[in-house]
Amino acid sequence: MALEARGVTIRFGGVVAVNGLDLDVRQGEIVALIGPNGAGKTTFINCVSGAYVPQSGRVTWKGGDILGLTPNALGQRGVSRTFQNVASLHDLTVLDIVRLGRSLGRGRTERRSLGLFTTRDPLAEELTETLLAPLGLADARHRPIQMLSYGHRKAVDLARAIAAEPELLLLDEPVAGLSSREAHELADVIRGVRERHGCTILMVEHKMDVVNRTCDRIVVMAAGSRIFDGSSDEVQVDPEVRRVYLGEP
Ligand SMILES: Nc1ncnc2c1ncn2[C@@H]1O[C@H](COP(=O)(O)OP(=O)(O)OP(=O)(O)O)[C@@H](O)[C@H]1O
Repeated sequence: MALEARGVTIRFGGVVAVNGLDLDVRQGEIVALIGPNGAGKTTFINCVSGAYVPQSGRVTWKGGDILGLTPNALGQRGVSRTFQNVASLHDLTVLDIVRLGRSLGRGRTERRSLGLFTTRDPLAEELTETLLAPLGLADARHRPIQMLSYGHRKAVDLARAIAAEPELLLLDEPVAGLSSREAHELADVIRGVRERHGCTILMVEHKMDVVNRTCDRIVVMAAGSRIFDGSSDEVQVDPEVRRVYLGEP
């Protein structure tokens, strides 16, 4: 198993945000993590990406423990993430942000020796193009990020994460704030990233049409625990999922 979480538990005071969660993602798979608000999805992503250290449990990536690693150390292991709420990062431009992502990636030493941070970086420019062109932002590369809408800032955040050339990509609501058409475009971009770079992807997302379009498998969380693990066809008829989502008895 590429990503393996076992018994992950994290509490905030009296709230058990994640409760003994087991979750596996195979190499090259795209898995959606869905569930009602407050289910613990973002908290789990925060554990995998080092922002939180759970009270108990274990998370391994390709057999190595990754809990509590810094973003830098995770970047060196090929792990990259996006955020639910993206900061405006002052007056940095779109291309600056994508380059920032490159600077955390695995090939950074080699690129630094080529002087690619200070001058042209063809991959950063190509990514800006391939990710942002479908959203009508092809000409936005020199625009300050704070001038973009929330949804478009999230697309730039995705470009930043992909620019690190990750092997494991953790996405937290990547299409929130985008129109339906843009969300579908971005879903196709995410699948394209897997096809081109062979990444493994774990994605928190609420929009089921995007989940169905993008993901190979769905894991459902409720109240910190996993209540379902299976295909998009199965999830729609699962009684426990229907009870949690639709309030069915
Ligand atoms: N830093 C924190 N301090 C205190 N409580 C927290 C913290 N982070 C998360 N929680 C609590 O943990 C629980 C799970 O929150 P989390 O954000 O992980 O849910 P979620 O499934 O991602 O929800 P959403 O879909 O709304 O983003 C919630 O009760 C939340 O209030």
